[in-house]
Amino acid sequence: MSYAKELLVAQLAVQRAARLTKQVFADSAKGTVSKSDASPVTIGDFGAQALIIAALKKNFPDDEIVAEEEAAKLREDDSLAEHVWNLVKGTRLDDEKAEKEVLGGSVQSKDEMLDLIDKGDSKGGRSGRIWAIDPIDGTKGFLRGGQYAVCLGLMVDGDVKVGVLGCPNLPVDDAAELSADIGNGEGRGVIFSAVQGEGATSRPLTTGALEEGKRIGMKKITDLSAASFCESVEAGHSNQGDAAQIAQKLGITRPSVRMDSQAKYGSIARGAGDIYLRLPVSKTYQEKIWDHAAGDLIVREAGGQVTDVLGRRLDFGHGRTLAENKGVIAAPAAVHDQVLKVVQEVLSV
Ligand SMILES: Nc1ncnc2c1ncn2[C@@H]1O[C@H](COP(=O)(O)OS(=O)(=O)O)[C@@H](OP(=O)(O)O)[C@H]1O
Ligand SMILES: [Mg+2]
Ligand SMILES: [Mg+2]
Ligand SMILES: [Mg+2]
Repeated sequence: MSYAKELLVAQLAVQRAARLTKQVFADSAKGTVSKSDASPVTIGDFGAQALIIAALKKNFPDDEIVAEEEAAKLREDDSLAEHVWNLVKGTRLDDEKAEKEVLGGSVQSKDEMLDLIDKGDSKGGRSGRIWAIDPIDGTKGFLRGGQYAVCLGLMVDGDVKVGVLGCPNLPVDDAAELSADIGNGEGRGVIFSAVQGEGATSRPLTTGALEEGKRIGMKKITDLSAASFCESVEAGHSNQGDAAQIAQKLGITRPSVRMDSQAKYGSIARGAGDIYLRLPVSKTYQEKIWDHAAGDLIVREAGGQVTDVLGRRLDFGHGRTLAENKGVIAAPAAVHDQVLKVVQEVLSV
């Protein structure tokens, strides 16, 4: 089955949503509010989610959607809602055909926008077509001017078929070295995409029509001592002490690159880095499907392997979380087993 239409809609929807998040970053007020788990959400997260869901509902009205955010905070605070609405109604692609004919044009009213945001409340599961949206992955990174990603994946019967990551602050150049260095000016902004069985690509993130994509692939490494690995910036999201020990046992000499969001998956998929380690910190935290769906497919289509620390494939069919997985190890297929073995020794699992 071809997913050409899904891919096109997803890429353009991500491109339009990233235009909104970049606008929020450029403005001084980010409208940051704290969620019940104390994590931040901004007007950028709400606005990007509204725009993506609007495009999905226009093209695929019967599909279900699992999205990170909900409109409750906006329904309680009309000035915050108004702020998001001003952004949503003012953000469109420069390419009129793509904006109107593919994405369906503007959202009609503030109330419609709030209802759209709340359409991301599917429970997920193992049957049917379900989109996973993270409107801003790495909100903390976004706020500090670091890496973040606008993430969209389509699962069919629990299997990821299409994945798109918009990374406004990564270099466009696939050959640029993996770096914690941040910036949002010239030469930045890339979209990674993959369709199951068709490989992975990167293309510049624009504000109009899609540019031509280039095939990407993981780096072919045989000697792990030369590898570079990346992990989360936040120590509360991944055990950095365990990662350092694992790197040492693998003979990796370069320090890890700490980078926010699924930009890590995109970076290793294009060979800028080799390994992404996300090691459990808490026994109870369940990873969310929107934090991994697109990245998992993009890395696997680029020649990588992605498992949890027990060597199991990430299972997106358990609902809104990866309830049956612990942590993530993403690496080139040829060395994944070797990395997994050392992870298991260090974690004693
Ligand atoms: N306790 C805990 N453990 C693991 N992961 C957690 C935890 N808390 C949050 N999150 C999720 O981490 C998402 C951010 O991704 P990263 O950890 O890769 O980036 S970062 O360096 O922490 O910014 C972040 O995504 P966003 O909320 O979209 O920013 C969270 O969903
Ligand atoms: Mg969040
Ligand atoms: Mg996230
Ligand atoms: Mg998010």
